[in-house]
Amino acid sequence: MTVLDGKQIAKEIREQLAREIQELKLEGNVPGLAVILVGDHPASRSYVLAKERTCKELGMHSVLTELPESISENDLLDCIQSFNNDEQIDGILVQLPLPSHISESKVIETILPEKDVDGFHPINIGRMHAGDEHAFIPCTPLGILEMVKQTGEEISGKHVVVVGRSNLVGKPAGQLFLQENATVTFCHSRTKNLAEQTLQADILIAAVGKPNIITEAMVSPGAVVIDVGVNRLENGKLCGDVDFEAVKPKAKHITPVPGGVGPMTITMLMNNTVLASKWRKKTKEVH
Ligand SMILES: Nc1nc2c(c(=O)[nH]1)N[C@@H](CN(C=O)c1ccc(C(=O)N[C@@H](CCC(=O)O)C(=O)O)cc1)CN2
Repeated sequence: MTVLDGKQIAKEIREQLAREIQELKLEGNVPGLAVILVGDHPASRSYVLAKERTCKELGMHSVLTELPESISENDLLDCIQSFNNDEQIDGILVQLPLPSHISESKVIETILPEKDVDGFHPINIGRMHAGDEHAFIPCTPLGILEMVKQTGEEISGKHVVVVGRSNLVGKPAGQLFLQENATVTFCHSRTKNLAEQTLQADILIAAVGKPNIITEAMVSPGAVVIDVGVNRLENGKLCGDVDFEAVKPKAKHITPVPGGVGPMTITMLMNNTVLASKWRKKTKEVH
């Protein structure tokens, strides 16, 4: 059994990205990311600060815009437009969730698809489903795939069971594994007899947001178990969707919370921003 160390895997990917960024800089190309935070939700704030810090560490250009919770939808859309028109910015990210008076889909659809490094724009979702190599893939699912690939386990032909069907994680994660020729089952709140499904999994992805919903009895011996849940308990501790200590002896590979999938998310955002910068440069050269 191995516990997959997301921090270490993310660090190795960042080292590779730092080298690529140095090369891009020599060609006069500095990847730039604009991050927009609306309101002051503490977890969101810490994620955007970590994004900005990581940009700086890798030698990228970054702009953090903090807007009040009360900002109007139109003002937020204007802010996005200004980054759409900013030549120094390759990637734009609006931290989610947003206040309820702002339409998430309007915000996402205002970001230019070629700067949508979160991969949430319908054009990027469509490109991902079509297997287009120029699709931005959402960061957490991309991090999950990278972690599973790092195990060296074959994905093709395996049964992947995804528990959770969010647009951010569950749906794109299933789609990514389908493209790797896995057989994919999606489970959700209306799934009857969840354990019957999860026991079929060679690779089990838990992305529900409910502490310890995946118990030892729901995992088959030798499974790869990926826990995407980041649940804050009343005692302040973080816990995943998987009952880690009970499932660990049964799994072949398992991710912890914290320190598993979470740290991969920000690193894959950096990866997408570097890609955005390279792709935009190529498009400019053609025109
Ligand atoms: N526009 C976006 N909004 C959100 C995304 C996203 O990808 N794009 N994902 C999440 C939040 N998120 C990044 O934005 C994120 C979540 C968790 C972690 C992480 O490193 N988690 C740590 C624990 C951190 C803690 O102590 O709270 C871990 O699991 O080890 C990084 C980024 C929703 N919004």
